[in-house]
Amino acid sequence: MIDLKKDAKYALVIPTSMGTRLTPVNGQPFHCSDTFKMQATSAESNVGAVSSYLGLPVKVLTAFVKGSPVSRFIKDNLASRHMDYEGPEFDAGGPWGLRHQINLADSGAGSRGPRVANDRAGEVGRKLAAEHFDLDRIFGEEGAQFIHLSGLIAALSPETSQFCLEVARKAKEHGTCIGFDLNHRASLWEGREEELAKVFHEIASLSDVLVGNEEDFQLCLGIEGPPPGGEGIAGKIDGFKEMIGRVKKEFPNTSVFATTLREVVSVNLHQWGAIVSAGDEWHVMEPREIGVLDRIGGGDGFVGGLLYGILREWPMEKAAQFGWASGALAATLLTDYGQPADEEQVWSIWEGNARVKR
Ligand SMILES: O=C(O)C(=O)C[C@H](O)[C@H](O)COP(=O)(O)O
Repeated sequence: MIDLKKDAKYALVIPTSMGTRLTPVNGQPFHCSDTFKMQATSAESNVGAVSSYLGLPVKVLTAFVKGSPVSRFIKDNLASRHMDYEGPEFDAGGPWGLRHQINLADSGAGSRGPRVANDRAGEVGRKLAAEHFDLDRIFGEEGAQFIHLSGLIAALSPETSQFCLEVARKAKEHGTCIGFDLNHRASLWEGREEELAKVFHEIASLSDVLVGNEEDFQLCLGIEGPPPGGEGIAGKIDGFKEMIGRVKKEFPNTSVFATTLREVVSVNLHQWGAIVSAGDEWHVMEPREIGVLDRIGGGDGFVGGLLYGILREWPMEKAAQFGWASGALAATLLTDYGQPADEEQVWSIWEGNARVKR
């Protein structure tokens, strides 16, 4: 099972490419809006927010553009999320050079689903490499209990794929546990299928916690999908269980496998569930109705809550429930990351208690 390192400076270290998201206000579509809210975001740092807001020490490893006001915005945002950060500062390199990703994403409303367009041209995080960090200091002298990687940073560029591999190897060498959310993105895999299959396979084989849906496991790790079976959520649960049986044989060192279940009733009303497998235990959180303000980040919130529970050394069932509720919390916020006021707020969501607290 999961054996957490003692005396580590950080509970969680997160390699990531930080970017921004522009969201039209009031759920309006991007193309007909003139007022946008800007936030700092990335799949991996979204995961870390549950822990950082609840008081665990979290550090982000990322890249910045020297002198860029957007980099400054991101640094200030990370500081406000109670996260430490470090990473190289690259020269912008003229008008066609480096910058941070801009995620153009609306929230959708009612019967109109959200639309997301990732503008990654010149993304500075593509340049991240192991040589930019003193990994022996970070994982040896300082120490980390967990690192969290996702398929976004692992597939962003050949450099970041290598970076993730080296970070994962170094983390393992120093007794740091690894969480990996497969997060397959077709646009990043195009033309790199063979290379990325190898990279993802090695990272997964070093991972203690693996997260992904059926498609992620098939596309990233080449695991055969579930046989065509039952319809709807019950069918998905059976299919996932059956598939994880096969994944476990291929990745015997991984302790925890998890996925989320979602059915979109309308943009603002989802059926939200999750499945966590740990050893011989299965924890199935049957889908329940949740209210949604902005769905982006719900999956990351789930992983964030699950890792928080594991870091607190809770029984896996409790960690899984906290994950479910942290994902539901993130869906009520405009930010991609959950910002729990305290654990009680998250447990109230789990209990279905949305009454006013005064
Ligand atoms: O940068 C990208 O391309 C991303 O996709 C980042 C995503 O906005 C988050 O990872 C949200 O993912 P969910 O929590 O599943 O909604």
